[in-house]
Amino acid sequence: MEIKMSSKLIVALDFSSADQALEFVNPLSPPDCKLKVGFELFVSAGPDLVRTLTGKGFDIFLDLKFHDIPNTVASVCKEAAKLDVWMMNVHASGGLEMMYAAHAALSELACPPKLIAVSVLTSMNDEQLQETGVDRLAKDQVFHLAGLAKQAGLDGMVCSAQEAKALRQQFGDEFLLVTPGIRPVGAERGDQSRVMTPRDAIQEGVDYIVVGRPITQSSTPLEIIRQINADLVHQPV
Ligand SMILES: O=C(O)c1cc(=O)[nH]c(=O)n1[C@@H]1O[C@H](COP(=O)(O)O)[C@@H](O)[C@H]1O
Repeated sequence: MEIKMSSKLIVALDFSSADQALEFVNPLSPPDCKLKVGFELFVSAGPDLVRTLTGKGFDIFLDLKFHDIPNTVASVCKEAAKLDVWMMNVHASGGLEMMYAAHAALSELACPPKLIAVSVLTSMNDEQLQETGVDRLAKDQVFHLAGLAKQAGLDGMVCSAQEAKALRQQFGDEFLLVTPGIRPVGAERGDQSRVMTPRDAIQEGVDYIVVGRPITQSSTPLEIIRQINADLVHQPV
């Protein structure tokens, strides 16, 4: 009997309507991947679509990158948790107090979702980060923000796979590393700067990879998902 393990792949459902998203999801089953619902789909399809996807048994990463005053973020995290999502995120640059408040709000729940912090967006390179007034290399800023997220009690970070090894060494095996900016060999980089292939990312010790356009804009998305899953499990010893 084949035992299907849960995949380390999170597919970013960056579609503009529920119909498009469901057409994409229909041939999939939960062991194939987890699903990420971000701004575009949430603004167009709302909480109902999230309920539909969780009803199909998928683990949902609600990627709304909350970033506001602590009280507002704590309240919205509690509301979002009512959707029974597996994971949600806040921006670490919202600060320690904001992350404490978000964590405290979710800790009151019987079955809280995982809460992770976005660090430096994977689209940004060192120059773009410095333009915002942060006088550090991206990898150093990610490290700094990860320290704050850990201190606030969060479950992990969204970072690039390029930072994963150092974060793993410093923050341990329990600290989840979720990495967008993943590009299979030969895929278009698009607006992503700090990129890595799925296989290399897993070797660097990440827990989950996030892949959007290389799958969703492909004419053969199922094949790409299967190929990535094969890459993720067949690691050299
Ligand atoms: O929080 C995220 O998911 C996220 C953080 C980040 O630093 N970079 C990043 O690309 N993402 C998201 O990950 C997905 C990447 O999509 P692709 O670039 O199409 O693979 C998008 O939905 C982004 O919104």
